[in-house]
Amino acid sequence: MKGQEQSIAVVGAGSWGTALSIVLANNGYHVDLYARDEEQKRVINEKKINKRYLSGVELPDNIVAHTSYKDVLEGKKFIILVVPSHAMRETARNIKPFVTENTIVTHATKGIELNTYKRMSEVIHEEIPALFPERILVLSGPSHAEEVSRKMPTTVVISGKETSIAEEVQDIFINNDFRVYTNSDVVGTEVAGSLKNIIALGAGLSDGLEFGDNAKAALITRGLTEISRLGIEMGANPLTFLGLAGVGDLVVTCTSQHSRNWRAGYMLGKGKNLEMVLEEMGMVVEGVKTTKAAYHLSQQLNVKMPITNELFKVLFENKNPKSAVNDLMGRVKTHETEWVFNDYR
Ligand SMILES: NC(=O)C1=CN([C@@H]2O[C@H](COP(=O)(O)OP(=O)(O)OC[C@H]3O[C@@H](n4cnc5c(N)ncnc54)[C@H](O)[C@@H]3O)[C@@H](O)[C@H]2O)C=CC1
Ligand SMILES: O=C(CO)COP(=O)(O)O
Repeated sequence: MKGQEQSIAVVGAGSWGTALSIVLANNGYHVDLYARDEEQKRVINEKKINKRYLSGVELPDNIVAHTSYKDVLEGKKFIILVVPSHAMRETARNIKPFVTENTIVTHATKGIELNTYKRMSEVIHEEIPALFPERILVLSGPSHAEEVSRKMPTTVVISGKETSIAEEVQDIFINNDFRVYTNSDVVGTEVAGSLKNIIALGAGLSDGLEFGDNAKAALITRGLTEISRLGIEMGANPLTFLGLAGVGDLVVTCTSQHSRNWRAGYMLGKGKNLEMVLEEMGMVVEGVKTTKAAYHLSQQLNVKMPITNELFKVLFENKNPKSAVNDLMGRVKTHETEWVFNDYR
């Protein structure tokens, strides 16, 4: 056990915020967890479960839920933000009064802000300009809450501009079940973690349509190509897309039935409409909004993203998924690695 003396703030008591709280609590930290409603706070504190978001998992006693930001954040060096991307700006505003020059903010959100197309670290920095960019980090990688909370072996990456700060965050999370790497490519880590959700929606859709394993492998591989193209254009290190936040998360999200994005795609493939699917999920499906953001970004930056393009039409323009597949397969012939040689537009 380590860190007996320290308390850590986690904002967002959904499945991922709760799972990360369990990791920290198992590492010996006291965790103050921000929950949005009194009932959720009561259930977490009294019954030691988070029934709605992480059922079947017992919470350690050193996780305490609160509904007041002050109780969660005051005096904390480490703040972990785990809210859906659409709530990040509001959350950053709410935490701002408690941020000091000593604070390190790490987010674990996988999404891009809808109307601004900003990455989450950009949103946080915009709302809290006094916080230096090297004190804003991102945790990402192949890590379903359902498995992490049950101590199943998992690897993730903490990305931050300054290695010594990333290592401080690495130290609070790492243990023998949860192996944490560092890297310094915040742009690549955020882009990879967000855009894989688009491809996972596509993989679920493909499975729902019973298109088979070849189709899914194609989606994963060509999906990685278009994610990398956009990421490189946004300033990412290409190698990040071959790492945990890239290939790692893409594979797990496209192949695991834990994935909300895969499940949402699957239901779409089975003929349900988007509204019904989102209502049935009851948890955040980041890939839907990210498809919109990436579609517009790809147009703005003149980057070819054929899978994202077709998924955008299926989700928002009522295009029949089978026609989308036909259109993808029937495009003009091309070289596989054309984009690697700087001709990736
Ligand atoms: N569930 C998972 O296995 C993983 C999720 N993520 C990412 O973590 C982020 C959060 O996802 P989940 O925890 O799974 O979502 P969830 O749907 O399980 O829970 C979302 C939580 O955020 C809270 N919330 C919503 N708006 C809020 C606001 N304005 N202020 C404070 N709290 C607010 C909700 O009350 C709820 O507790 C997403 O970006 C997701 O992509 C990343 C890795 C794994
Ligand atoms: O990012 C995740 C696993 O790494 C979780 O993906 P979903 O949001 O699709 O469940």
